[in-house]
Amino acid sequence: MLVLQDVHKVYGKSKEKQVVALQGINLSVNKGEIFGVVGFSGAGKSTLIRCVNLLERPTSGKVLINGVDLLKLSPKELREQRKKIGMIFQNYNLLHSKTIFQNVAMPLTLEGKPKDYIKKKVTELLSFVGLEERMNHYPEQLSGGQKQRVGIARALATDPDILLCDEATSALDPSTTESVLELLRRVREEFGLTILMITHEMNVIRDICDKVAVIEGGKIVEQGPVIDVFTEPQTEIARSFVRTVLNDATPESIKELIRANSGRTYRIIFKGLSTSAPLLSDTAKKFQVDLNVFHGMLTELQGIPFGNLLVNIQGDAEEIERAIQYMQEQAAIVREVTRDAL
Ligand SMILES: Nc1ncnc2c1ncn2[C@@H]1O[C@H](COP(=O)(O)OP(=O)(O)OP(=O)(O)O)[C@@H](O)[C@H]1O
Repeated sequence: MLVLQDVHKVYGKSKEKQVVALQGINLSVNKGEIFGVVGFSGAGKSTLIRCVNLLERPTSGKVLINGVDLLKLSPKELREQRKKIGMIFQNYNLLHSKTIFQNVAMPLTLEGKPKDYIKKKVTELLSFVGLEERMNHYPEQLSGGQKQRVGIARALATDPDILLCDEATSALDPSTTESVLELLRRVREEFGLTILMITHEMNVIRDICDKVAVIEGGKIVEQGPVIDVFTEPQTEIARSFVRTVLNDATPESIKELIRANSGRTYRIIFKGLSTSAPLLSDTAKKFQVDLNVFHGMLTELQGIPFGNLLVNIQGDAEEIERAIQYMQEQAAIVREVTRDAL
């Protein structure tokens, strides 16, 4: 388990040149979880991830791995703990003068592991990432996706418990991104690794993460299970990230329609087993109300059906209230949309 407790990071010594990059970060990643941190440029993502393996030393706070505070370790103890933390980078950080085999072997060579052990381990890892046949090639002979696979194999060489991913797919095209994310899923499944990733791409969070934290100005402004943050973002910045992959903005023509209509308009959000059609038709059957879907989106998030609909409801005020209560009992979130908010 990885825990950050009240982590602060201030760059620069002199007061005038100080930059406060992290301001009291608290997060906790359970074993086997894939946890994403998303934020705009300059929000503090790289600083945060580099504080986990102390590539950057936090100014204050705790970095706990399985209960051990890394900031309290001696240099030798820290070196041992770091073997348990692998890292992959946006620009892969491969040594261009070394072959693929030598790149993956590097952490083991530095540890002084026996040659036979290194050969077996590196061959296994290259086979796991699908690059066994390229072991004698050099990084420049590989595509971006293949280089990242080498980066992943190298990160796994010391049998880490935790994998840190620093914008690992940001330099890749969408289909290569998808295949690298698929590989990371397999890493979690086969090695039981805990993964912490930073990204500015919300589609990466949607596709692979269990939980997400949104960082802004060095603070985590929102965090929770991915499905919750996608379906009910609490902050404007989280909403803007969600919108980059699930565009729920209401078109102007629909806004006009709502303004011109009588009755009341509600945003109905549902996730999980309920699907919209039975919910709406059941509600219409059970109560004396007319339901009219103005706009909406039905999709799936991590295998969970999710819908976000703008529905006009006409009828007697009391009957509308009862219909809404019924939908809420069916686990839907129902919120009235006022004309002013459009
Ligand atoms: N070594 C450094 N010295 C001084 N300031 C730094 C240093 N590294 C980062 N910063 C500053 O700290 C803040 C957070 O930067 P950081 O790189 O962690 O953000 P980020 O979210 O990763 O952004 P990006 O995606 O652009 O890398 C920024 O204001 C940045 O200028």
